[in-house]
Amino acid sequence: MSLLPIDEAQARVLALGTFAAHEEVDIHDALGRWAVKPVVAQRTQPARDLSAMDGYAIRFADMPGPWRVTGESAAGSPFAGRIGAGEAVRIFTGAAIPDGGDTVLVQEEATRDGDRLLLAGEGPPHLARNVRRRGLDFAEGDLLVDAGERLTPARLAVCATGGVGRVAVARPIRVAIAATGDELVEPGTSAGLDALPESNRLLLRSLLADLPVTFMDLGILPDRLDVMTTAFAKVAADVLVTTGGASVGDHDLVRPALDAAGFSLDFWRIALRPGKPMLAGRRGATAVVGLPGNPVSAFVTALLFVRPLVAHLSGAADPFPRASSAILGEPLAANNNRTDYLRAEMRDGRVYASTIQDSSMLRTLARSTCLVIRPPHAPAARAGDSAEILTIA
Ligand SMILES: Nc1nc2c(c(=O)[nH]1)N[C@H]1C(S)=C(S)[C@@H](COP(=O)(O)OP(=O)(O)OC[C@H]3O[C@@H](n4cnc5c(N)ncnc54)[C@H](O)[C@@H]3O)O[C@H]1N2
Ligand code: MOO
Repeated sequence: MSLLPIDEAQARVLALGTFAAHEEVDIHDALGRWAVKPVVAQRTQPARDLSAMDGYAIRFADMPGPWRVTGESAAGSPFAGRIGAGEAVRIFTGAAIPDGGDTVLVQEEATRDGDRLLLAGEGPPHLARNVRRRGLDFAEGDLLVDAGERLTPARLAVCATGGVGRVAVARPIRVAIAATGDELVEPGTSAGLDALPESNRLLLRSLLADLPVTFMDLGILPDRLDVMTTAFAKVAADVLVTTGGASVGDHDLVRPALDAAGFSLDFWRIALRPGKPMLAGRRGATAVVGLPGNPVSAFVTALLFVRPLVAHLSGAADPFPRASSAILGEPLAANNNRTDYLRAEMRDGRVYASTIQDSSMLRTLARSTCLVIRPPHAPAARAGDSAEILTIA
């Protein structure tokens, strides 16, 4: 059986989606969304030379004083006059440097008696000390956030400072989620020996919670072709995510149900552990990603495929999770043909994979802080070797 390599499967999943229409939103509602157009500064920051400290605006040429204090400049209330020879103006952080002034003497290095000001320390060592020059941060017309970049807290703050009140983003991505399996019951309800509390919908919603999505919950679908087909046929969403029923058993009906509901399959089964039986396809503008039922497999495939797809449709230029490198704390065996994502913990700067890597084990996943990525056919690794990891907690 030939299995699709991960990077190829990821590219194909992104290609199955249809981009969402754009909308303009207030910057207060834009956290976590992606800019779909470059955001350009509408003003220069600072708009004029400002003081970086509380103290006295002076002319550097007049060092080491003394000075005569002729007025005050506060943030938002500039001094109207000019600083002449031997003159100083009381100034506060963020206030405009008055005309004629060029340097700020901090108040800790000055003593004042009425309008008489004396140096009481070393004073500013050079011209323009403690002055923030006009345009130090950015100038009108500068790029603040590029198209495809995420609107993080700091980027929203720079938009605000740049005089930008609204940004163009993709409208929220509509994600429909269905769990499948006769054994599944809603969490928190009493379960007999043959019932299993359903956890994948909560897992998925939580994994997508920081993305711009609206959810449609299709609930728990029984392993019945007619019920699944009816449910899938009705879906009006950008992305349909199913979990379970993706493998080869007699009760694994997601593929035939999607087919009967009008979806065409793009691929099924990939070179990934856990997550091999994943499938993907589309119907019109709706992409479908069918995740395996095992919770850890659902977690890994959601991280590698569903989150990136949603981010991509939201306008992300770089939608994939970013790997970093870590030092192995113990040896690892050689890998076979599937990329492996091992549940692991970071301790004292070294990474340790759990001894049992069973894709049903949620407690192991819940204790893990990262996944160690083992590429196909990776040779055995020793303690001290470096490995790629994905941080998950
Ligand atoms: N003969 C073969 N059997 C299996 C193969 C194979 O290649 N040949 N692949 C195995 C792999 S790998 C995986 S992964 C699983 C995934 O199969 P399914 O996607 O069909 O998942 P289910 O059979 O429906 O469920 C698997 C497991 O997970 C539990 N589950 C399912 N949904 C949920 C949920 N929403 N919340 C919590 N737990 C869930 C379910 O009860 C099962 O225990 O197939 C292997 N078999
Ligand atoms: O690949 Mo399955 O996804 O082992 O668990």
